[in-house]
Amino acid sequence: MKAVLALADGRIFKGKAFGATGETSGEVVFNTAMSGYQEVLTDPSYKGQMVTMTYTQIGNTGINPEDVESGQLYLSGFIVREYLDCYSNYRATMSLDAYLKENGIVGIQGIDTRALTRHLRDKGAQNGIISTIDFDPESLARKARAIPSMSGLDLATGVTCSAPYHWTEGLWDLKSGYPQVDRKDLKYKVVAYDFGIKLNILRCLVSAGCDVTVVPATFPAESALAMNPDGIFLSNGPGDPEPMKEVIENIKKFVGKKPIFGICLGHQLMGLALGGRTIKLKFGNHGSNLPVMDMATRKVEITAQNHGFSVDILSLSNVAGLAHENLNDQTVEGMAHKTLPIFSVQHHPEASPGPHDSHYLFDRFVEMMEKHKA
Ligand SMILES: NC(=O)CC[C@H](N)C(=O)O
Repeated sequence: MKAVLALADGRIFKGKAFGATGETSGEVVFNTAMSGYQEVLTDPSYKGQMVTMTYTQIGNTGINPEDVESGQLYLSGFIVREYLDCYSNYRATMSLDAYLKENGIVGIQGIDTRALTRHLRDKGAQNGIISTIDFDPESLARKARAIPSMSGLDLATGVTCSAPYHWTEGLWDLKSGYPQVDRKDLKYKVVAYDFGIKLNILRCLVSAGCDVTVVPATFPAESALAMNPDGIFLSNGPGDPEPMKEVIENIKKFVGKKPIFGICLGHQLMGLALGGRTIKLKFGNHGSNLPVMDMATRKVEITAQNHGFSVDILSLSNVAGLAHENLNDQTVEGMAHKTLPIFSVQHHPEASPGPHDSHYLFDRFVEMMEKHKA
């Protein structure tokens, strides 16, 4: 079946349908990871976006019930060069095509994803539409232009959990799978704000020794402080951090009271709560192969990333310093408060998918809580 991808600037890519059929729209971004499409599909931070994989063959490891980063698929469309229906993996239980169909996600395959990626790099990320029912270029471009811009959209409060809960699952092990950890064995009480939290972040926190209580995005700081936690964690999530005023005001109430660690959207919200500003990048960074320098040790780590916004570190010059930098585009990859136990990163130390180079950051959070306790 025919499918078409139309960008808001009028560029058209003709391909074949895969996954669900119909029409879908969102901001078109590209992801440079060579593997891990299932984690990408289930990452809540992709809400409102259509993801192009730059790796050319997608589908060959199928889908399994374990490699999910949330309970559902949040992205609005999936774009690949070549979809492979014949999958092979000992854990696989279904094909990618069947998975997308089952979850109502419209995909397109057989398009020149390199040309699309170069176009997005030159012109910037932009809205687009995938259709298997309308093939009229003008009508499609008109519809794509009518989609609201990602800037100004608060999407995180729409994907958060509805009530607090405890998380006790640790990191995956090749022999035994995901372990359940007894809360008695977890030393550090952490309140984790869920703005669309990836499950592997929760597993990393548990494996680092944290007794995690996950709370909704707008859970009052007063109630969180009443739990007497050792630290506060701010999660990743979709959309623009800037309109999340209530959340930002809430975060301010933890500053100076508790150690705080933020990842991605959590890092951006931390920057705003400290009085800084965030900016929208031209096309952002999405992938599992992005070099970052830890400014304190000058060590380079290869990281997983998925963001379209960034913290303007100059807007925080009196409060926080640059702690990590992206070596490709020099974006702010991490910051550390000058006097308080607060740090955050733009990249994803939990990987999933991606290398584990930045995993040490969870231990850094634990060390911070230990010191603060003492
Ligand atoms: N992965 C994330 O948390 C993404 C943060 C934010 N939505 C961005 O695009 O920059």
